[in-house]
Amino acid sequence: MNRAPICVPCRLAAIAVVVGCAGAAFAWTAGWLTPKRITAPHIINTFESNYGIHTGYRRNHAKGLCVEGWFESNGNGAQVSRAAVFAPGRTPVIGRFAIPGSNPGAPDASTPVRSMALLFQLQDGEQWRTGMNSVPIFVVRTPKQFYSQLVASKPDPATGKPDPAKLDAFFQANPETLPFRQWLKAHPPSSSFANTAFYSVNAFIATDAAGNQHAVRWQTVPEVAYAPQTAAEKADPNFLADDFSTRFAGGPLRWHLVLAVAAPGDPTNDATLSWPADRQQIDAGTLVLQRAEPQANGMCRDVNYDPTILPNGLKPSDDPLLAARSAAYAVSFNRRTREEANLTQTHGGAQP
Ligand code: HEM
Repeated sequence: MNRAPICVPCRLAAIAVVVGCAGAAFAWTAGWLTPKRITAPHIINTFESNYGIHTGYRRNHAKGLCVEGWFESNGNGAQVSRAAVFAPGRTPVIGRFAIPGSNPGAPDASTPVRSMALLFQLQDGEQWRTGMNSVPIFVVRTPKQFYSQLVASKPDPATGKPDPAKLDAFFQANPETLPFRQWLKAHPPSSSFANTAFYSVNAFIATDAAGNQHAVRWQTVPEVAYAPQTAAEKADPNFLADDFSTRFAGGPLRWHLVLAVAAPGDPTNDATLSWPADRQQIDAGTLVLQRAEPQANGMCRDVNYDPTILPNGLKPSDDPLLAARSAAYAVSFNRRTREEANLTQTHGGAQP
C-alpha cells in the first residue's frame, strides 16, 4: 500500500524541532540559558578563582592520603538495609583521609575539620561510596548557600585570608550556620585521624529485605580515644600523615560503623540539623584499616567519592546537598584527571 509522501519542508521542520529541543536541553543543562543559576562548574570555578588551580588535585579536600582495609559486617545493619554490605562478612575498602581546602600544601592546623572517604567494593560488583566529615552537621543547608559562602570566603589579596567582615555578613544572613559554628567552638580539633569520628552528615534512605524504608545517617566511631591537637602537632604542617605512619606501624586501626535511624518527622533534607541523641543506633560492624599510602600514586587518587553511588538497599534522601555534591565532584574529578595526563605520576583505574 502506498502511503502519502510527507512534504520535504515538513520533514525538515520536524528534524529542526528535534535538534532544537536537544540543543535547548543541552544549553539549559550547561547553564547558558540561565546564567544566574548556580551550576557545578560555577562552584568549581569559584574554588579555582579563590584558591588557584592546583594541577591534578581535588578542588576541595585537596590534601589527603589513601588507605586500604576492609569492613567486617556483623549483620546488624540488615535490620534497616538489604544492602549486601550489611550481611555478615568482609567487604574490601579503599579509603581516603583529608582536610578541607583547595591547597594540597596547606598546613594541617589550617582547619579544625578532618574527613574520611570510603569506597566499599561489594562482591556482586556494586559499590558504596561515602565522604564524611568530622563535624556531625554541615555549615549550610542548600547548594546556593554553599556557593554564597565560597564567594564570601574569597581571600583578600592584601592578607591572603578571607575578609572577616564579608564572612560575618554571610553568617548573619544565614543563621542555619550557627549550630556548625557552635559545634566547632565546643570541640577542639583532634590530634589524629585515628581518634576522630566521621559523619555522613546527609541523610539516606535504607530499604530492608521486606521493602520497609528507614531514614538513616551513618558515622564511623574510632576505637582510639579522642585527644585534642597539641601545640607541637600544630607546629608540624603534616602531623596528621606523620601520626598515621607511626600508628599503622603498630597495627591496623579500627572504627565502628554506626547507623542512626530517624524517627518519623526527623529532618532528612536539612544537614544543618542534628537528630535527637536518643534515636536508635545500630553498630553494623568494624572498619579495619591496615595501611596508608601517599595519594600521588595511591589507589584513592582516581576515585570520585560521590556520595550518591550507593548499593541496592541504600538511596539518596531529599537532601538538596546530595545532588549538588555529585555534580560538583564530577566536575572536579574531570578537571583533575584530565590534568593528570600532563603529570609525571602514573595511575590507572580511574573510578569516576
Ligand atoms: C554543595 C555542597 C558541597 C560541595 C559543592 C562540595 C564540593 C566538594 C568538592 C569539589 C570536592 C572534591 C571532589 C573530588 O575531586 O573528588 C569535595 C570533597 C569532599 N567533600 Fe564536599 N562538597 C559539598 C558538601 C559536602 C558535605 C555536606 C560533606 C559532608 C560530609 C562533604 C564532604 C566531603 C569530603 C569528605 C570530601 C573528600 C572526598 C575525598 O577524599 O575524595 N562535602 N567536596
